Amino acid sequence: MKNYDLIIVGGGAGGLTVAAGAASLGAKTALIDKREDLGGDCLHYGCVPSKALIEVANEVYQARNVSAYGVHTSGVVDMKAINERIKQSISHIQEHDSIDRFRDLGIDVFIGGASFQNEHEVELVGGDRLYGKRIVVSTGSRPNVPPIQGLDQTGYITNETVFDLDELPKKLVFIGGGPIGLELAQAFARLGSEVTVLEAGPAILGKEDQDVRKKAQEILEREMKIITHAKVEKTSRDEGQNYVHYSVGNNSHVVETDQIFLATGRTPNTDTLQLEQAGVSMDKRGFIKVDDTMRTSVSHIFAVGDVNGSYPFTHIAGHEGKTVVQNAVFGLRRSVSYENIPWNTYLSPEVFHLGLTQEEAQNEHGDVMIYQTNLDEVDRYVADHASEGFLKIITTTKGHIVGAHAIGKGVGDWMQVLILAVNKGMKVGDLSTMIYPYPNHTAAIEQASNQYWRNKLFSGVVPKLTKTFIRWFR
Ligand SMILES: Cc1cc2nc3c(=O)[nH]c(=O)nc-3n(C[C@H](O)[C@H](O)[C@H](O)COP(=O)(O)OP(=O)(O)OC[C@H]3O[C@@H](n4cnc5c(N)ncnc54)[C@H](O)[C@@H]3O)c2cc1C
Ligand SMILES: NC(=O)c1ccc[n+]([C@@H]2O[C@H](COP(=O)([O-])OP(=O)(O)OC[C@H]3O[C@@H](n4cnc5c(N)ncnc54)[C@H](O)[C@@H]3O)[C@@H](O)[C@H]2O)c1
Repeated sequence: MKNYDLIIVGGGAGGLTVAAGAASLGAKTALIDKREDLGGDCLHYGCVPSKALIEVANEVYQARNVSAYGVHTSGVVDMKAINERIKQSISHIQEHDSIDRFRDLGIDVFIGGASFQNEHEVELVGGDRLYGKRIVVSTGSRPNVPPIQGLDQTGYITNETVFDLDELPKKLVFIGGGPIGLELAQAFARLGSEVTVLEAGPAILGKEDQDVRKKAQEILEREMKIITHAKVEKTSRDEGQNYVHYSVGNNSHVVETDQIFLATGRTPNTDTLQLEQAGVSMDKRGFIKVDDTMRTSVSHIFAVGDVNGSYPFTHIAGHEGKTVVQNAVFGLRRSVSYENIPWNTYLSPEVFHLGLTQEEAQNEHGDVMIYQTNLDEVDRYVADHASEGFLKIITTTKGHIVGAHAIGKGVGDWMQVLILAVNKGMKVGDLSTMIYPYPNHTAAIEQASNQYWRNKLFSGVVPKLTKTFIRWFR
């Protein structure tokens, strides 16, 4: 049996971060993945193909919307060509995540599913066993399939199969109005499908600030039908056509569709790991329980990424992975902080989220200050004819930023300024002291933060004092 300082099970965003970090620090490292093409969900079925598809869809949408300037377009999209372009993006990035690259770092890479035999031994498909002084589980998640009657007859697609569709579905129903459902729903709507989103909850994008959710729904409803409070009762098939039966309150409805896309959250990939043989505790849904150092109930076994049920994002898997490198290689007890977590949802317009929503901030801090700019007050957005949306910065009464949210074209890029500000402990007023080249989109931040000084200088005691000073200073 081979012995390692560290074994990593799962070579996606989290696992690869840990593997590269541990090996470069000199730990004898083994990496196991059931697939030969490392990179995990983000690369193969998630972030990369979805963003590649979204980009094509936006190009098609823009091309179809230039008739006002005398240019007319027509035609149906060629899904095979689109899928080919998506595959090109994946294979380009795949080179960076290739087995050879990790072997060159000195890591032993094993391909095949792994399972725990006890708290130090992992068995590979084929029966070989590896011994790990410490072990990291980073096996990610897969689509949650709710127990909806009829899915076995109608079939369904998920993020694992959607990038293989040969033809554009004429009609497409998305069950679930979270980021996966909505990003892809909008992409298909822009490619030409007639899209309906059925969301069980009271609102789409349930984790977003209330004002952002409302604005997003108002904008998206121009391109697709969105039904909230929708209880999907069953699906059925008749004469080659699929139907989704749902109710809202006491009213029953049926929607006809070619394909049914399930975007109803995630299930952790823990069912074949035999974690019970290692004594690792999981919650009711199978997510591995960890403390803030990413240690499981067995202190030399760690879990990072989607599998621990924290925040299912690539950058969070990486963030957790970096901390685990220090804890697993040097035995430290560094903890992962989930304060001020950012994410961006790649809709048109984009939705940016940092830290607390207004409701959360009010619950946590009581009185809060809101500095908001509507994008129609930002010259560049007006010039672009893309002035729908807003930016909202939430601070304590002392000006400490506790949340920032935006909806608008390209906000995910320039709102990075807020992430830097929060990380450097800057207050909202500090954002107004920088120079913003005119006319850029980031001026939205300048305008929102100027309000801080305006409030300070033009109300309260300051204006009274300055008037007195000016009178005195002759
Ligand atoms: C459609 C979609 C769009 C997304 N878009 C974004 C986005 O824009 N931004 C963002 O931050 N996040 C996005 N995400 C989320 C992101 O993909 C995940 O959070 C991220 O991939 C999690 O990384 P991970 O390391 O936990 O798991 P993964 O990257 O999935 O890696 C898990 C690895 O474990 C392997 N594995 C599983 N079981 C076993 C086993 N028994 N033995 C050995 N190996 C095993 C798998 O083969 C895989 O390689 C998106 C997800 C989806 C589905
Ligand atoms: N841009 C990004 O960063 C990005 C993009 C896509 C996905 N992701 C990550 O992937 C995770 C998973 O995304 P997701 O959208 O699948 O999950 P989610 O949990 O965020 O949203 C699922 C939605 O489906 C609804 N739902 C669940 N069961 C339902 C049912 N039976 N009928 C109708 N609606 C139902 C839920 O109420 C919820 O609104 C996200 O939380 C996010 O972290 C990130």
